[in-house]
Formats: sequence, structure tokens, C-alpha cells
Amino acid sequence: MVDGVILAGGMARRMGGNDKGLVELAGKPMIAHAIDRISPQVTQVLINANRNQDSYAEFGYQVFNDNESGYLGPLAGMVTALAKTQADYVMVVPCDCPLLPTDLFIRLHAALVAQQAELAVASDGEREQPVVLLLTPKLLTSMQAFLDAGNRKIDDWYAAHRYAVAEFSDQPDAFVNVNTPEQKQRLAQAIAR
Ligand SMILES: Nc1nc2c(ncn2[C@@H]2O[C@H](COP(=O)(O)OP(=O)(O)OP(=O)(O)O)[C@@H](O)[C@H]2O)c(=O)[nH]1
Repeated sequence: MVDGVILAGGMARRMGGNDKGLVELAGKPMIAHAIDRISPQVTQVLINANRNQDSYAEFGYQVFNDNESGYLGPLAGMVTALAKTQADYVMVVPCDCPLLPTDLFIRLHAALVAQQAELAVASDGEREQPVVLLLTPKLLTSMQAFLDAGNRKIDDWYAAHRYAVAEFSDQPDAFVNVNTPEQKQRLAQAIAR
């Protein structure tokens, strides 16, 4: 079993505070693009959101918040997901990457197994994508302790583990990420072409 967790719990300051997952891109809310890419690959989709939960629930999937006071960053969403999952794996993706690979799970899993790793992270060939991870529930204790100690940087957390890297250099746009209204407009134009 694989839970696909879509992180939509940020403040989206660069988007002017508009809830990024609900902002429209090419005719549908941004998170709907991630759902379309991820849902065929996982057993169930879970949405991690800290506001507008009723709107997120309309997509038909379970919605959960960070269970922490304040916005502590994506790690807080991941910790909560690992604490509640019943699945063998949790695949985490952000809500603001509309072109995620349709073979994301299979390749993260293959890398994890081949490299006998504890987790796998995606890379675009140049940079690791710290919010695109394949995790197992065993990692909860370590992630919770890292967060409780005041740490927030995901790559610092996983660097202390045996981690595999799955490269997607064959899909150069896979992790194109939308943070600002200008980036959103550029991507909408590219999708329309
Ligand atoms: N659960 C949760 N997810 C978060 C939090 N902060 C960011 N994220 C998610 O992590 C991913 C990357 O977030 P960023 O773009 O760095 O942060 P953001 O808050 O969405 O946007 P900015 O405020 O413009 O930096 C997105 O999917 C966010 O929804 C948080 O405090 N909790």
C-alpha cells in the first residue's frame, strides 16, 4: 500500500497569500494537476492543508492538517502523515508542481530497493527535490525528533539517512514549480501551447 500525500499546507506568501493549491492554473485548481498525476500511482491520496479544508475536501480525498501550532514547514506535514499512515510507503509531493512524473512512484521505489536505502528523493538531474520523497513509517521517530529539535530543512534530515536518488533528467519539466503569479502565468501559457 502507498499513501500519496499532497502537501498544500504552506502560507504561499510569494503567491500573495492566496492558497496555492486552490489557485487556478490552465482551467483547474493547481492541486487538481497534482491529483491527476499522483492518484493513478497510489492506493489512496491524502491532502495536507492548514486552511480552506472544506474546499480541499471537495476533491473527494481525506484532508489533514499539520497537528502543530503554526506553520512549521513541509516537514510538519510529513511527520503528521507518517504518524497517521497505515501504508507501507508514503509518497510526498508538493501541490505546486503540476507536471509531476506519471512514473514517480515506480522509479522512487526502484531506486530505494536497488540502493537498499531508507528513503528515496527525486532529482531533476541537477538538483534533488526535497519535497518529492518516498518514505516509510519507520522514519517517523527520526523525523519527529528532528522537527522537535527546531530543525526545518528536509535535506538536512534525510542526509543523516541512507537515501536513494531517483533521477528524472528525461523529463525536464517534471518538477517545474509555481510560486508566484508570474510563474503561474508562464506555465499556463506553456501548457496551452
Ligand atoms: N504541511 C505544510 N506544508 C507546507 C508548509 N510550508 C510549505 N508547505 C508545502 O511545501 C511545499 C513547498 O512550499 P514552499 O513553496 O516552499 O512554501 P509556501 O508556503 O507554499 O510558499 P511561500 O510562502 O511563497 O514560500 C508546498 O507544497 C507547500 O504547500 C507547512 O508549514 N506545512
